[in-house]
Amino acid sequence: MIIPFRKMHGLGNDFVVLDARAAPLPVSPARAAAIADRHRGIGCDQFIVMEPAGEGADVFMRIRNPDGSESGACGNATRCVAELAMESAGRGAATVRTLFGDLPAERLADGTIRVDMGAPRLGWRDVPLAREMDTLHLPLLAGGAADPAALSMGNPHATFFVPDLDALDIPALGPRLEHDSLFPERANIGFVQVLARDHLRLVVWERGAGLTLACGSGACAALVNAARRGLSAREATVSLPGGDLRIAWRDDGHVLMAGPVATAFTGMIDLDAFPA
Ligand SMILES: N[C@H](CCC[C@H](N)C(=O)O)C(=O)O
Repeated sequence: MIIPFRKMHGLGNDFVVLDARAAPLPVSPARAAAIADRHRGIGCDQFIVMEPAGEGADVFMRIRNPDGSESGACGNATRCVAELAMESAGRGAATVRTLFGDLPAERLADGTIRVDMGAPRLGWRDVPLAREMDTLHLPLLAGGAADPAALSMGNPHATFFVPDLDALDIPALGPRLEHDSLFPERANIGFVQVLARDHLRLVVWERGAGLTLACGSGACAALVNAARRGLSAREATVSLPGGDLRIAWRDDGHVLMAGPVATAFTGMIDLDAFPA
């Protein structure tokens, strides 16, 4: 089955996007992982399928990591899918449905996309964690990082606050922490250096994907966890290796994320060339 695909990214966090809104596509976790492979497939940080949403939303976004695991949130991909939904509808706004809920998005005057990522879930069962504890201070220590905060943006995030990001060996720390027994569903691991109350520097080791150039849900988690700890205001620029996102934790508890989207190229793919 030969179908079109779109290669998109948000600040270098890159995606293969298939459009199954008109008809279902035979995409198993194994096939998604094979297509996401950077040597044997197209390659991407997350594999995205646009599916029909039904009432109340424009599109359902299915998110898979390169290891085939499914995620309930992907901020950078939400902006990309929202852009495609707006283009299809000829509108400047669209709602993207995910496992975490309906995420309203709009295109701003500067062409960036702002998404209401919903309200973070702060309880230990929400993250989820393996046992009851205060999600503001987790008893975790690895290398030069300790005492993270945790939450769910629809996917699990642990945020470490460190004095100097460049002093950390994140490729060594990331996988150990991602698979720590404290996280029964693993976790995305963010490392934050607070530059100012309205400016955070962030690097994320992503669950099932590894080091990425940007992580939208991770930036939301970083801002919320910093504000919870009193380390930042409720609105800040989050600078990732791939660029900046603007994050605001609104008084009603919802988190707004604004940033760019880009299409790198489009192409055709033969799904039957990949394992079923
Ligand atoms: N890159 C995505 C996060 C993917 C999260 C995924 N790694 C998971 O298993 O939760 C973002 O922009 O939010």
